[in-house]
Amino acid sequence: MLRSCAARLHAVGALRGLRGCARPWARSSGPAPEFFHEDHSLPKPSWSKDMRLLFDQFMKKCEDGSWIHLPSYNYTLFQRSQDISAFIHAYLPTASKLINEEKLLQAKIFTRNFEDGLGFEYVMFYNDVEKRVVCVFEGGPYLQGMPGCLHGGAIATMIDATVGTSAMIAEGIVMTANLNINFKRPVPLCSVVLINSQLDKIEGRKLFISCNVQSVDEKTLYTEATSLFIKLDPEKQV
Ligand SMILES: CCCCC/C=C\C/C=C\C/C=C\C/C=C\CCCC(=O)SCCNC(=O)CCNC(=O)[C@H](O)C(C)(C)COP(=O)(O)OP(=O)(O)OC[C@H]1O[C@@H](n2cnc3c(N)ncnc32)[C@H](O)[C@@H]1OP(=O)(O)O
Repeated sequence: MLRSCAARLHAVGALRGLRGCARPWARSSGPAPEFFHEDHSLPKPSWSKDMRLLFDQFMKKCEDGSWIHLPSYNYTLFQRSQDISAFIHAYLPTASKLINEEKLLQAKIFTRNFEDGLGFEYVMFYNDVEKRVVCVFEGGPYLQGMPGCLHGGAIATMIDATVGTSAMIAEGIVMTANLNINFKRPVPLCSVVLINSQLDKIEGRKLFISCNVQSVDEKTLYTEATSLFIKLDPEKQV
């Protein structure tokens, strides 16, 4: 119970800009800014019936604590520009030399910046015992690739976000080192799919997470992927 509680706090902390967790780079405290308050993982009028149905089914599974609903915010990660700089200098010192700090103030999570129903609509759930993150995802009309199909880059983005969430819940500050994707069937535009990720093993700073994308009835396997995440080491100059 304690473990799952800690994992939950960790997950929610990571997804809310690590509020409530140790933030060695952060110099500010105080109330969260306004954009933290809208949780984009909650039902919207633009959601399809399938999306809403799956959301309700997973919320039911959350009632006994086996699954946890992960909130999702369209935020800049930090409350003040000094925090952004401190984070990047601490974890990504090489990149920091090339980053325009003023532009950073406009930074947003790109999957949360389309109008409702047009881009990425998704909600994630976490099972601590099974080390699984499931994402219910509906790719809107602005994510078209081949006519009538979801763009492969949009699928890759959501796979990365799902396995990335799993990695962050497990180890905190991580980056994708490798993402290997097999596109097996085209995903129909505006259909709802399930992205199932599984934390397979952790070896030192390396996290191996596998993933598949399936239709809601689980009859079609659209995509399979494996990933490698590396826990960032502030001692290293990446
Ligand atoms: C992202 C977290 C930030 C926290 C923020 C908190 C909240 C965020 C909120 C919301 C976000 C929600 C969800 C997440 C959404 C999306 C996730 C997106 C994540 C990304 O989209 S992120 C962008 C793309 N990503 C990069 O831009 C990485 C560029 N890259 C590097 O920055 C370095 O490459 C790094 C740091 C990865 C490693 O560098 P390093 O110096 O620390 O480690 P090193 O190289 O020593 O490797 C250690 C051991 O891993 C092995 N190894 C390394 N790479 C390998 C590979 N490719 N294949 C096989 N093995 C590999 C080595 O062989 C060695 O193995 P061994 O120890 O056995 O020798």
